[in-house]
Amino acid sequence: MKILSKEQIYAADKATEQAEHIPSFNLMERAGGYAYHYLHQRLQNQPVNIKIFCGTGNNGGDGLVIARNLIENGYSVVTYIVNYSESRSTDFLNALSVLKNSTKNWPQLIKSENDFPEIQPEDLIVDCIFGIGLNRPADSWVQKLFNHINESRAYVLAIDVPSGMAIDQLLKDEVVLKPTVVLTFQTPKLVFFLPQGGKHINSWEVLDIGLDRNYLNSVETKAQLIGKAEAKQMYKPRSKFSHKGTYGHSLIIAGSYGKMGAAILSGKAALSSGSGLVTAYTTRQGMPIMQSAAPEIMVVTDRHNGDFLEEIKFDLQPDVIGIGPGLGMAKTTQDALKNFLKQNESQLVLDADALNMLSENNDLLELLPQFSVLTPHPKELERLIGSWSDDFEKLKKAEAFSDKYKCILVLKDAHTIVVFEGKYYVNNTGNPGMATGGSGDVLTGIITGLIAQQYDPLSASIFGVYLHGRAGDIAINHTGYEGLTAGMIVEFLGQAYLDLFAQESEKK
Ligand SMILES: NC(=O)C1=CN([C@@H]2O[C@H](COP(=O)(O)OP(=O)(O)OC[C@H]3O[C@@H](n4cnc5c(N)ncnc54)[C@H](OP(=O)(O)O)[C@@H]3O)[C@@H](O)[C@H]2O)[C@@H](O)CC1
Ligand SMILES: Nc1ncnc2c1ncn2[C@@H]1O[C@H](COP(=O)(O)OP(=O)(O)O)[C@@H](O)[C@H]1O
Ligand SMILES: [K+]
Repeated sequence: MKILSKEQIYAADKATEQAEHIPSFNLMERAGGYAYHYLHQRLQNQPVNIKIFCGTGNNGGDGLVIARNLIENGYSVVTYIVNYSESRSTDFLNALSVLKNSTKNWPQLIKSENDFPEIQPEDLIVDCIFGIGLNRPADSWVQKLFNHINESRAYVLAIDVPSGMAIDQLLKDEVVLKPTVVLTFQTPKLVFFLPQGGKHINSWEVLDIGLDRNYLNSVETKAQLIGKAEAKQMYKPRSKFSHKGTYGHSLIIAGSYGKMGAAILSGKAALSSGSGLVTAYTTRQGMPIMQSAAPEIMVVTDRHNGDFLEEIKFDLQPDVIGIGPGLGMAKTTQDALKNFLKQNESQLVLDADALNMLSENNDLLELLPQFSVLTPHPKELERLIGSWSDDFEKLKKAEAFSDKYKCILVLKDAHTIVVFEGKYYVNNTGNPGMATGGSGDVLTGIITGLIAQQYDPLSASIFGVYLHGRAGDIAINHTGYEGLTAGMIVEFLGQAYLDLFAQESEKK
């Protein structure tokens, strides 16, 4: 699903008005009308007290349209206008005049803290104070209103965007009216998926307000949300007369004393993602551990007998190499990595200590083959690209890094974002149960295994991140968040594949 920027949303508005030859107020009527239907379908005329807080721009105008529809259909509604500015948008004024002409239930003005109404936990709040137009921190009395509503513990439906949250920047000391659900128009907003904005959002839904299809189909967006529909399109079906050679050979270079689990998890994940063959390259001490933990995985070791890899040399021609999990940061391993990168020609997936070693020896980055996949978690990313002032700057810096080294950056987080050639692929699977040791090692194995099967490195990254999260989502139905372990993500990978083609009704 495309994620439009603020400018693109305004442009889509204009394109719709032109294509349909309608004034902008019709679009507000439509958006507010659909939002009313959303509420009505769920409320079914239950006697709930609805308090609608409107700003003085178009988000406020939407609120007035919603209020009028609710009032006309017999709901108990109090409408407030939060007077954060003396100026009113034209369509806000249009909506106000239609409301005033159709009911005697007129809005009340809130100009300061003295005007705040009491809010009961049973009330239903509709937040239409600020939408995508917020471009600076709200006045402190308005922020106090946000907090006043937050403290009430009432159910809050935010229209388009939670008030207080800017969609294209992180505002200083941002105070947000925390929604129970965000009903967002036409396109999810990128900020919903970034840690600093996303932390305010429990749940969001897109409301199709019928913006111009031609515009939406043709517009190129920087960001895209990856769900089942997108993942399904990437899937490569297997052919009947295939054999293990068809699905490639993955080499996993991982593990050290006390960290053999990382090699096992990555190797098993590569296998379960479908790699035809998997070999692990690890320390000699690791040989019996690998062989007993995973008989399907072949093992090659270095010639030494140390706790850490001292040499990375092998007589194999893998299709792809996943390197890093559990390697440690020993000087000898760093030298081994450097020598390995100097002569390597295979496609690479780099994670964990391989990334940390690259951060400490920046010149090694020049040795990476084009389209290498790097999968840092936030700390590893910081070591690679330096710190950032907010999530938007993080994305910009990641983009510059990816351009400079022609690599695919997989920014692991609650919503992992794959960054490549100026585009952001935002993952929409996964859950907090996956915040457990080893789950990143599993992702490395999955992406490696997909490249072995001839997924191009970008598709392998996007599809791999999706499958990893989906396996975790299916697993928690059996384990709960706390009970989920990284090994279970591997065990449920097959289910994540099956789920791509499961009918909705078959879903557990
Ligand atoms: N295509 C769609 O999706 C459709 C969208 N629609 C709706 O329009 C909404 C966007 O409306 P909007 O542009 O009028 O902006 P909104 O958020 O109401 O803010 C109002 C104004 O407040 C101002 N302002 C900013 N920060 C401020 C601050 N801290 N303190 C005080 N003032 C501040 C700023 O004006 P400024 O003062 O900068 O000139 C801003 O313009 C959108 O979210 C959706 O609900 C539908 O109606 C139709 C289809
Ligand atoms: N709250 C969360 N929601 C969704 N996914 C998560 C969450 N926390 C962690 N993950 C995922 O789990 C993995 C953790 O990776 P990483 O930190 O490298 O783990 P490890 O180093 O233990 O293998 C990443 O793919 C990340 O996206
Ligand atoms: K809002």
